[in-house]
Amino acid sequence: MNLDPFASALIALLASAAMSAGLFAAAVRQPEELARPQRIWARAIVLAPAGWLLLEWAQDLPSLAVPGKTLIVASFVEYLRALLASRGRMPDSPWFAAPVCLVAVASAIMLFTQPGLPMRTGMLSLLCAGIAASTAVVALHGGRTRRGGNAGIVAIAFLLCAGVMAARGLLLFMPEGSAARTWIDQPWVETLMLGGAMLAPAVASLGFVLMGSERLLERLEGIASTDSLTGLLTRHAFLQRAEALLAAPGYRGAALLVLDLDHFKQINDGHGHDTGDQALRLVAGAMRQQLRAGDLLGRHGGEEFTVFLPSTGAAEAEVLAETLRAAVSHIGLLADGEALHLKVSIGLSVLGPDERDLGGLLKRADEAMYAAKRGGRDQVRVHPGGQA
Ligand SMILES: Nc1nc2c(ncn2[C@@H]2O[C@H](COP(=O)(O)OP(=O)(O)OP(=O)(O)O)[C@@H](O)[C@H]2O)c(=O)[nH]1
Repeated sequence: MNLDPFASALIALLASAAMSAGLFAAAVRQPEELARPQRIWARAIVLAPAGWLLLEWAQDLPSLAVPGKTLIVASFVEYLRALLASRGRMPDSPWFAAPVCLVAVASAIMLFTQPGLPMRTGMLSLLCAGIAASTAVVALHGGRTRRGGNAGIVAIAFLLCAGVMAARGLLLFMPEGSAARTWIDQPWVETLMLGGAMLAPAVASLGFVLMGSERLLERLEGIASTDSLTGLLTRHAFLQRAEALLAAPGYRGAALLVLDLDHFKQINDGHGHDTGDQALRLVAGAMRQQLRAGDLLGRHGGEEFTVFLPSTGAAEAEVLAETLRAAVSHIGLLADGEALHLKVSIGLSVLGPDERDLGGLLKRADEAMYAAKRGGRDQVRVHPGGQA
């Protein structure tokens, strides 16, 4: 079955226009960071079929080939820009206009100087293939996102597209009348090319939209797992990550600290809530500086913090707890001309290599922290059950 190229291009344009309108409408409700790449993509979707349609028309009106080719190359550039924008890169360099201007000027000149030269289309195909291949590379390697499956869909669609365009471009450079040239002029090859040209952007668009959902999900996960005041892990995220470390194959025991600031209410009552907030931020920063890569630091709630120390025994954890206590006591905070001295009570409990009960560990560290409070505050207490 061979498709009528004009009718196919028209159908592709109508379908793309509908998809583009949907993407534009959906972008209105997205945060700008997601909406911008989506708007650029929505533009790219319609440019190529509009170009195809003009190229079909150009068979009767040759000058239409100039805007037709320009729109096609612009579409590939826009796909690349959309992908770069979605990866948090700046897609605003004036260099992106270069291939579009080049094609516009070159095809206008060649329309008069070299009418009917197949290499014109060959050069356009090779240029588009290069841009499509770059887009595939950006999809695969430009990512900040942890998940990657949907970027793979986009990359495969663009790689296929680049392959078809490159093959077509190269074949058009073959001498007139050669077997390769006869082959490319066959209607079924044209049908395949048109089908591919319509299908690849549709598949890539699906991958692109799903990539947007991934980014949104990661953003929400980031918000949910980060305490907005201190930037530390929220209680839920802390416990989730600690559970994951306990279940990890290389687990070799762990220690947990519960830290509660001493007489914090006096800071709030005496100097205001803002000063209290500032103190919490300073404490978080001071503790973060003392911890090792791989340790978890969370805000358990209010003026209480938790530290999970993987592969750490009681002696090492106690030294670290002392370091944290000292770091908090050295924080310099001035409020209303008065130097405030922050103190913290710390409870410590440990798990052996065969123990994985996080709830029990937390409970024991909490009990040790209360023992530190009762013992006069500003000290570290180790839960006896944890010293075994
Ligand atoms: N500024 C500020 N204060 C907070 C925040 N969360 C909890 N607090 C305050 O922390 C204080 C905790 O007070 P208490 O539970 O009595 O504890 P404390 O004064 O530290 O006394 P001890 O723990 O017994 O040493 C309360 O005043 C809370 O309002 C916060 O996000 N910002």
